[in-house]
Amino acid sequence: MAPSADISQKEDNGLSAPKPAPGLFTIESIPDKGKGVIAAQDITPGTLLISEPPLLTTAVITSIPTTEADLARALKASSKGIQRAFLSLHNNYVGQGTPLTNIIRSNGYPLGASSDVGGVFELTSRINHSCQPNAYHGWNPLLEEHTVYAIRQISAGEEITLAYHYGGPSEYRKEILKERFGFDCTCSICTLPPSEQKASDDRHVLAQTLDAQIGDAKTVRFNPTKVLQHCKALMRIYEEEDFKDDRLARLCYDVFQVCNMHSDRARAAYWAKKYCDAKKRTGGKDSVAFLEMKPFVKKPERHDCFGVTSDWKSDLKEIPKERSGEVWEKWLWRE
Ligand SMILES: C[S@@+](CC[C@H](N)C(=O)[O-])C[C@H]1O[C@@H](n2cnc3c(N)ncnc32)[C@H](O)[C@@H]1O
Repeated sequence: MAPSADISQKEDNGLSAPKPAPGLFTIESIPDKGKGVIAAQDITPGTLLISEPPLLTTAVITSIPTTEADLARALKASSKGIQRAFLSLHNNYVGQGTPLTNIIRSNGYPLGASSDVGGVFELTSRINHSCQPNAYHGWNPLLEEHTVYAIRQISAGEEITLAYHYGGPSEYRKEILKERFGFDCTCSICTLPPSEQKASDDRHVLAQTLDAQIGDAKTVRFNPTKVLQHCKALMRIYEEEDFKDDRLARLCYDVFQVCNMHSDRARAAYWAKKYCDAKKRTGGKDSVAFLEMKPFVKKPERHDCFGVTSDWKSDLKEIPKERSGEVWEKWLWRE
């Protein structure tokens, strides 16, 4: 079940889509989880695991009442291989009629964060959930493929996981996962000993509060020092909880914006680079997010958010050479 190793060329935008190395994983039955994806070798963070087009998308649906018939028509027009792969996918709603719709409901991912079109995938749709996942996935509109990247070191024999739902304390996450996906989460951070569970839950709750405060436009404009303190506190939580998913990239972007708004080119450039590194790890260097942000690593002042005030004016030359220790930390967070 491993993907092939060739390089495919997208004719319309000229982008070369690197394909995952062969033999990275196998699809296997896992007790109490149905099928799942198991690493067949040690995998390093940033490794492309999967890049694949959808088997079928909801774009074929013309109206709600005709959903099942529309899917049946589209499936019939597909190759035998696609039909087999689609029909073998997990169905969470067995016996509830509309089997094709139910397969979509059980396995679908949106084709882009704000897209109302969903797709099901031969490999990605086999990946089970963990609240502390070791992989990250997303739709790449430039490649017209769904990609999955390793975001942590994964050992041979370890299950490859994605997060179906993020945030909040364990009880809340479990409730959502049960309701939407029909399983009881037994991931590493939902089965901690009680005192560690409480500490982890408290961090998740605080993370949500800080995230909301960081997004407050008025504070960003008039009290950016406070926003940076919140960003620093949130970064500490992400480190303690070992979050490696897109929340980290978003936080880097938030710090970039705060610094850039107040003309701090040095720190803005640093955080633009951190954002690019995080996006490269979760979506590759051919992801839209990485490509769009890359120019601002060298020229943050070209970004729309630059220079609302010149209160923190700085130059790229001011980034310290030594990037660890107390002096660096104080510089980084403007303390
Ligand atoms: C997209 S499918 C994942 C692949 C699926 N296990 C299969 O057999 O093809 C989603 C379903 O897998 C199962 N699942 C996913 N993560 C799980 C987990 N951590 N524990 C138990 N079941 C899980 C649930 O039934 C869920 O609705």
